[in-house]
Amino acid sequence: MSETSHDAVKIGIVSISDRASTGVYEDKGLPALQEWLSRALLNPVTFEPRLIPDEKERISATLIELVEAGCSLVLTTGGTGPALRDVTPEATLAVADKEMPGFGEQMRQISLKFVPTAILSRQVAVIRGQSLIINLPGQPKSIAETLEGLKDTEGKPVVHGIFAAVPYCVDLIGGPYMETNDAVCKAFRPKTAVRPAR
Ligand SMILES: Nc1ncnc2c1ncn2[C@@H]1O[C@H](COP(=O)(O)OP(=O)(O)OP(=O)(O)O)[C@@H](O)[C@H]1O
Ligand SMILES: Nc1nc2c(c(=O)[nH]1)N[C@H]1C(S)=C(S)[C@@H](COP(=O)(O)O)O[C@H]1N2
Repeated sequence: MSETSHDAVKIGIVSISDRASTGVYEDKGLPALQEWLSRALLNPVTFEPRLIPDEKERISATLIELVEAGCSLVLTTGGTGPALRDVTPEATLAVADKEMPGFGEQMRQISLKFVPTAILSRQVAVIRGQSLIINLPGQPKSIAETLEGLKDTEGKPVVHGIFAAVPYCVDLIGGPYMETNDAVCKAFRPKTAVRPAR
């Protein structure tokens, strides 16, 4: 099957970190997001990357800009904890049309299998217009952990990653048909929503 048989997808990736955005340390969030999504998706993807500090107005404005630029999916990393400067969930809720609480609930379930401090992550997911916006924690390794979930030694899911539900959610808000590499993360759709191979 040629790559052109898959819908094109535009994805916003936003790394929210005071220190990475001012060069105190190298940003590992954007490379980790881009690397995982490139492995997981069969669609041709255009990435819209942004590296910004933990400032509520700036985060909300960036999310609005990415939705208006036509991103069907926006993933953020960082700023979900309890520290005074951690405001990513508030900035995300401020631009929401609808909340999607299942994503945050599932991410905390997954992350608790990796670290007991997962309960400190206040991440949320929302719909704005025809875009799904999801917060991920800031620790770079948490990106693959939450998107992909936990598998046993034979590769069977122990806890499903949140990305399994992303393609169908994007279908329901009128976005492109996202198709996954099942070895990385199998997208779940009801049978009636599965599009026959073209
Ligand atoms: N963009 C990033 N690149 C590399 N490492 C990161 C990044 N963001 C976070 N981390 C790492 O994960 C830890 C927890 O992330 P968190 O978002 O809580 O950062 P923080 O302590 O608020 O600091 P900052 O916002 O300056 O990154 C950080 O202390 C850092 O070690
Ligand atoms: N999968 C996963 N989730 C995780 C972590 C992690 O290492 N892996 N770190 C936790 C920690 S220590 C914190 S403080 C919160 C919030 O992180 P953030 O402020 O970087 O977004 O995410 C939590 N969730």
